[in-house]
Amino acid sequence: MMDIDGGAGAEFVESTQNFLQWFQSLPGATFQQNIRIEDLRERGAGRGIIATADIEPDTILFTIPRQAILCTTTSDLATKLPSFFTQDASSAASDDGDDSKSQDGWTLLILMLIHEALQGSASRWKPYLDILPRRFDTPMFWPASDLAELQASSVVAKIGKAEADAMIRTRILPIINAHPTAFFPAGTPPLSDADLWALAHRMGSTIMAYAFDLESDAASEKESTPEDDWVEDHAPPIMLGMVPLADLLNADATFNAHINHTPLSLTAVSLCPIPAGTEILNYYGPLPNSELLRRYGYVTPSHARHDVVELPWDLVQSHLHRHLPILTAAQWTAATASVEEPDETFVLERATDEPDATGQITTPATFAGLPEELTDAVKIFLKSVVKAAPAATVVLEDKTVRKTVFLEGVYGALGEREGQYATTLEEDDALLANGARGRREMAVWVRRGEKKLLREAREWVAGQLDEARRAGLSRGREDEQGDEQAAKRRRR
Ligand SMILES: C[S@@+](CC[C@H](N)C(=O)[O-])C[C@H]1O[C@@H](n2cnc3c(N)ncnc32)[C@H](O)[C@@H]1O
Repeated sequence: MMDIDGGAGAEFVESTQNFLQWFQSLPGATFQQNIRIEDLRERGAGRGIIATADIEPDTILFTIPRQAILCTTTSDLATKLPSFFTQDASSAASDDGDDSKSQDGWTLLILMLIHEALQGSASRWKPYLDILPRRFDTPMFWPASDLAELQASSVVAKIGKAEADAMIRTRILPIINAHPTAFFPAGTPPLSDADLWALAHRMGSTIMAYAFDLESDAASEKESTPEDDWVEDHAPPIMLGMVPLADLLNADATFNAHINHTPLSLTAVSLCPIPAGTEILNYYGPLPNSELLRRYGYVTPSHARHDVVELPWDLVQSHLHRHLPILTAAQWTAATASVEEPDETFVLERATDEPDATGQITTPATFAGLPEELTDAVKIFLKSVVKAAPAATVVLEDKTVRKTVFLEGVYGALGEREGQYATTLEEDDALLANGARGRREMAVWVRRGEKKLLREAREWVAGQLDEARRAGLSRGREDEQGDEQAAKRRRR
């Protein structure tokens, strides 16, 4: 849900027009005649770009000269404070809030954006900065009462507010305060720490939702094609930059345009026929709704195919225990003590195809198996069970029994994990059907998607359990028949 602070209609239209005029005046910029920047605030999507007439595939929709990109090679701040920019800026465009004092691609871009914002009309990106959001609706800015709607989703632990605060405290404010003349134009009073803090948070969120990873010149010599892996906006970092206009494209799990990186420019190209009136959509990657919400502040039903859910190891372990009653308490303690990383979690996801060269996915996403890491962890754990309680060998030496214990443990753990959410899948469906709106609606999509995946995983495990039990029974019958035949032979 986008909260673009563009003011009332006229103000919004004016800033859009100023931006487009500015963009089109840049040497090398192009803007195809059959596209338009549209006000999509009514459906919470801010600005977007739509086709005003039918567009053929492979049409260049717009061209952004590299000089228009705000990044380390174009920012005046890099000239003013070169020592910060000669560090390996490509080393980590991470949002992990590392508490060290060194800069990375992420913090440098925050500093560059703050610097440009403070220059006011002297910034050559002013018309661009004017259309960037002033407020964000990502969970980073939600009060506890809204966060509670995410219930047991693991995304709550990933919001990273404390890490962002630490990053601003150690790597943003000290730089600005130590170099006021580089940041504040002559005659303007420095901002208070509180105002800088808010600005830094805003710019951090802007980068999260708007910045692009820019391929190096060498990598971009080869024009990327849709058949190559899709360039995700947060794929392994090379250089982070703000790319005017390219970042006005909204996105979805299926899409119709792609940004190509070439040495002199970035171009938006249509991937398929785009009928008049259709929104032009980019791709942010195969992200679950929880990540879309965390990074971009929105969710879409079509991203639900990429939903993930985390299953903690301790839950699996406690359910395995129920199926191993043969162990004494001391033996169980010994078995669990020898397993490393009890805090580990396993990520469940569906098997799904990548979008094709036209940005479409035509096959369904299905749950097709448990993560290999989980299977391996259970194998190792059952070995340590046998070591701690040699009597368990009698039970666990049988491969089918081992598999059954594993599946029963996981089945139980999946059920308990689903029970950790305060509402049921059915209640969430009813909330969506009855028109939940805003943050609540987005949170319900996230938690509902996770429950749905847990159910699918449980069904898959139940199917595997049936198979394993049938295999066990038929093996049992074979063994019985073998015993009978042996007895007959002995009687003869
Ligand atoms: C790169 S910007 C796209 C342009 C943005 N709409 C604007 O007005 O500046 C990314 C932001 O656009 C919004 N957005 C992108 N795709 C969307 C979609 N399919 N539905 C709703 N909002 C979307 C989200 O708020 C996201 O954080």
